[in-house]
Amino acid sequence: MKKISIPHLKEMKARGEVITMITAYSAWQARLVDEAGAEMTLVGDSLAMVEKGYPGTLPVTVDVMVDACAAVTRGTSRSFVVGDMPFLSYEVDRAQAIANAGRFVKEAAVDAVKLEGGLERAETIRAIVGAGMAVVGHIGLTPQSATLLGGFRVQGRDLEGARRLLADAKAVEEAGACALVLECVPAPLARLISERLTIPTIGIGAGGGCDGQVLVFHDILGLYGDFRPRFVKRYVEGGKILKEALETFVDDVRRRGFPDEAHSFGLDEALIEELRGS
Ligand SMILES: Nc1nc(=O)c2c([nH]1)NC[C@@H]1CN(c3ccc(C(=O)N[C@@H](CCC(=O)O)C(=O)O)cc3)CN21
Ligand SMILES: CC(C)C(=O)C(=O)O
Ligand SMILES: [Mg+2]
Repeated sequence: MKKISIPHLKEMKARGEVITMITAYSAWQARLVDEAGAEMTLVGDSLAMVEKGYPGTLPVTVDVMVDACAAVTRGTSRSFVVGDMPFLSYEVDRAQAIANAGRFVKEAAVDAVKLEGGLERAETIRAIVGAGMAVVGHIGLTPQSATLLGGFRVQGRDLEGARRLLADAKAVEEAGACALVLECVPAPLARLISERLTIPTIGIGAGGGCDGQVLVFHDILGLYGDFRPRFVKRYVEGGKILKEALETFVDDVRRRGFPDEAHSFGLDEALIEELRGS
């Protein structure tokens, strides 16, 4: 299968074909996402929460994200892989942003990096693109600055906030981003933003008017406890099913039902008798 490219994603938007993005944090997860046919795979900094047990995304480092991205690209053949740049890896100055984006590209072979922010991040996006790397933007609910937003809340609900998001979207596009994630934005506003941009928008909690949709792997599969915000749809109770299998194994071992002969290696009877005798 041919690798998905930026022109391919733009053509999908132009043709009105919806783009699917799913997160992955390891090679086996990436393989499932790729084989399921998602055009884009996001190595989200949500890794901090769903894989590392932190309550938020801030603690994850560039080293950890680059390592996860490298595993994901090894497990991917067709999907366009995007690596999330962690908190404070691109805000300090442009040189550091370019150097850190470069680590994702050189050490993990991602197709693009993603960073959070609108107008205030436009020059950084321009600098990374200027250095020859593809960038995906992310506006609306930006979890890395959730403290300033007053928590995990829907953004752009009043006229001023909605105007700001439209301006942010335009600024990210003009800075050279190849796609834009819209997180927790009212559906009619996300639709308007999507109409006003030529680059594809990928929504999470942003309604059906976006050019694409993204959800976290663990949320789709029911693998992240009882985290169920409004925008999440669970397609399988994965955690429950997997736990039942593990419980059956524990039970099998306890009652000495495992391992049986079929799962053990034999030895010639005479040989073992000889051993016993000596
Ligand atoms: N497992 C997981 N799934 C995600 O979608 C996700 C992460 N982790 N980690 C990083 C961010 C954080 N995200 C979140 C987390 C919580 C809400 C939340 O509680 N939203 C409320 C909105 C309340 C409102 O303003 O009306 C909701 O009920 O949806 C939203 C996005 C999305 N991302
Ligand atoms: C929720 C998506 C867009 C993300 O940024 C992440 O998984 O970290
Ligand atoms: Mg993220």
